[in-house]
Amino acid sequence: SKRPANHQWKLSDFEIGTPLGRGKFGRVYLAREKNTEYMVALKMMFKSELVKDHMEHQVRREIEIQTHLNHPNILKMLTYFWNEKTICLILEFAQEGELFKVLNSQPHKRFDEPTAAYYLRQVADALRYCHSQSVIHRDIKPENLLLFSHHVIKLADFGWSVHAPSKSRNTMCGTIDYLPPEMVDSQTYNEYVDNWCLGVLCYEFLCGSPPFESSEQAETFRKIRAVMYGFKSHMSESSSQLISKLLVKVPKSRLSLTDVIRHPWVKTNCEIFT
Ligand SMILES: COc1ccc(C(=O)Nc2ccccc2)cc1NC(=O)CCSCc1cnc2[nH]ccc2c1
Repeated sequence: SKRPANHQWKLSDFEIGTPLGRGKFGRVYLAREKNTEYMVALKMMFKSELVKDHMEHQVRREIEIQTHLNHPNILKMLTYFWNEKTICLILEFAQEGELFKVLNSQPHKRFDEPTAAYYLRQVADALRYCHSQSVIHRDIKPENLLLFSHHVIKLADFGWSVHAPSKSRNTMCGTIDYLPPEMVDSQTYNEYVDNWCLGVLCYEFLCGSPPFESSEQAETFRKIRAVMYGFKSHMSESSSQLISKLLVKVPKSRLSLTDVIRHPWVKTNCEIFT
């Protein structure tokens, strides 16, 4: 291509297309790089917004993390640049879109077991990689997963931007359904929160709603603290057994990510899938 390797990217290198989503700090657009016609997601954030919320250090830290994460199931930040008013992140574009929309468009708003297992294994892989890079709390939930072709899932991690009210659960601080007991109680968390969230995610993939969902927030917290949930009749014994090994109150007693990937339900269903 005509560009030198050390080319300084700028907004005019891209043709801006349709909006893909909105965050608290900015908007995401479909964009096309003019030379290669490569499609990307361009996330434009306003410095004024970031400074007002003292987020500038956060952006630096986040960009530092994102540029060092390299895994097939983690959305890549391809580059970033800024000018006096805005910071732009150039991110991979997921042509199949946000997973929570795909989930909600399924016949019973749930995935069949092979699909659920194939998606779960990819998320477990991404989390295992994050933990190996001592990055935790990747905030996994269907809203933060993007779907590519061939059923490839990537952890999109919508950064610190808070979603504008959207069809997905628009509780004011994002969904509480994925919070583990230790975060409901004492706000401390370690990498085992991700194992809990994986159990909630697997349940939601198979049932169409999260295990502790209730009409009242207080009721949801009560159920989470008591690990009180039930399996649906259509769920296989093997999938229920995996979920029951992840939704465990004591963080260190939760099934490890490696054992999730090795679990018979995951292995059997992924064989069918691949
Ligand atoms: C690696 O990813 C990211 C890295 C950083 C940030 C971020 O905002 N960081 C931040 C912001 C402010 C303060 C501090 C830190 C966000 C993302 N990722 C997304 O935002 C995903 C949706 S944009 C992509 C995308 C692609 N493909 C699609 N297909 C359909 C929709 C769609 C949407």
